[in-house]
Amino acid sequence: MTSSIRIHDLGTLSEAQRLALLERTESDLSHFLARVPAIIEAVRTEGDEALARFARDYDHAPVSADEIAATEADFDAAFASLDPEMIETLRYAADNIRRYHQAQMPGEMWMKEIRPGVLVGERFTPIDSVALYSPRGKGSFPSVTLMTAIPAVVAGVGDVIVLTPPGPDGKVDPATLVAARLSGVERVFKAGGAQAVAAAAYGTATIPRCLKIEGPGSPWFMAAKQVLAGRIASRLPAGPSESLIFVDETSDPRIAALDLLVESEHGADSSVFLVTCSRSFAEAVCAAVPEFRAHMSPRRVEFSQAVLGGDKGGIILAGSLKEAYRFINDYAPEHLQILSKTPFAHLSHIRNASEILLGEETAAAIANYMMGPNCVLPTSGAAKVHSPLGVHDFLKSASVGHMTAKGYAEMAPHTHRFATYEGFDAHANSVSDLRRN
Ligand SMILES: NC(=O)c1ccc[n+]([C@@H]2O[C@H](COP(=O)([O-])OP(=O)(O)OC[C@H]3O[C@@H](n4cnc5c(N)ncnc54)[C@H](O)[C@@H]3O)[C@@H](O)[C@H]2O)c1
Ligand SMILES: N[C@H](CO)Cc1c[nH]c[nH+]1
Ligand SMILES: [Zn+2]
Repeated sequence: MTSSIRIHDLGTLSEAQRLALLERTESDLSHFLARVPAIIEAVRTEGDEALARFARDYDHAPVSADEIAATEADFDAAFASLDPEMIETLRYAADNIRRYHQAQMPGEMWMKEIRPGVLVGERFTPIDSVALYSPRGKGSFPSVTLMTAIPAVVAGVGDVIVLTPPGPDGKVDPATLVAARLSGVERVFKAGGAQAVAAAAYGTATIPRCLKIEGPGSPWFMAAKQVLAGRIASRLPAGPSESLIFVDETSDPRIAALDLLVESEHGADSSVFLVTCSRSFAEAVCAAVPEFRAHMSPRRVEFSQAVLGGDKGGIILAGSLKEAYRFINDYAPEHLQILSKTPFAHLSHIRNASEILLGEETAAAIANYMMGPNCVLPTSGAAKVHSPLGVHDFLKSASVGHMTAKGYAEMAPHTHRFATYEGFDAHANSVSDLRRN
């Protein structure tokens, strides 16, 4: 296995080649969209039996239809088996994530008097039921359980469930069970990918039907959310992890190399680029990578090499800062690191990124696990229009209004005129003299 990292020199690329660098693996879900309807139909008609069969087929997990729910004994065993220091770390991370999301919570209601006697505002209430997905294909993600469950609980959702694929022992990952409990979630079920979305959308004998599903996942999970969009709500397109690492002349190439490797080890479907204006910096990063890869498992090196040596990763050589900012904004990354000693100088140039980490101490891995802000983030350029997962995903607002007689007296004649213009007689009558006579 070579450790070559591709350098893409923007100055030598055609516009079509530059645009190709903006593509992600999830841009084309057609393979998965063609296959998930059969999985969905099986779950709809066979329920838990289908979930057990798919667990055996896709997760290689010995699970029967009456074992879909994690039991109280599973939770006890998870707390007993997990290293107490790891439980402490989960508690510490949960505490930071909770503090962030509590700060993010809007007040229950706001009202403002926008005209004399006209009070308008918004009132927030939680969604009744949500399903949260924690992936487990290329590793387990108790961190995702914290990132999804804590904002749902802080928002006050009544019924929160976690869905996650079972492991080869037929069990839920112990740290995921502990993370669920520490977040305030009581119910965890064994279901992965498309079948998890179908179970939450239709309900099974074991899994309750939910109004919404959130969480990151493989293309199977993403495709099923698309197919079932009319049946179960979901806002966030959170697919394979991706990042851009932006550096300037004040950056340290060894730190850049370390952080470049971070999201590249998630899977061959990830996308990761370093963006620099300096060829010598690019070469210094390439030179540092083998030393750090020596501390990674062969499987993670293989993923990282597939990403950084392929056409969805490597180093972007920009001709100027302006060209670098343009690439970043066109790419709209999930994670953006500004590894500069003066990171705030660059911030105003960034419009599109789901998460912006400022400075060399703001390590990507710390943000992934425990800095506080949510790490379930829009991918594949969705940062151009979407925001990170947060308490707002688990709340809905109703607009509220209240008028006094003074407010009514001012607005009724205008409304009467408007309704008459549109030809709505009853609307017009309702604010005419008929109202009081
Ligand atoms: N954007 C974010 O916030 C964020 C956070 C964490 C992870 N991620 C990403 O989430 C993704 C998680 O994917 P993953 O694969 O690790 O876990 P996953 O749980 O999403 O995928 C595994 C599931 O895929 C399904 N599957 C696998 N092969 C199948 C087949 N042949 N037919 C039908 N279904 C099949 C199975 O149901 C299996 O349980 C990764 O790409 C990771 O980078 C993103
Ligand atoms: N990078 C992921 C979000 O894209 C979060 C994560 C969890 N564990 C490791 N990484
Ligand atoms: Zn990560």
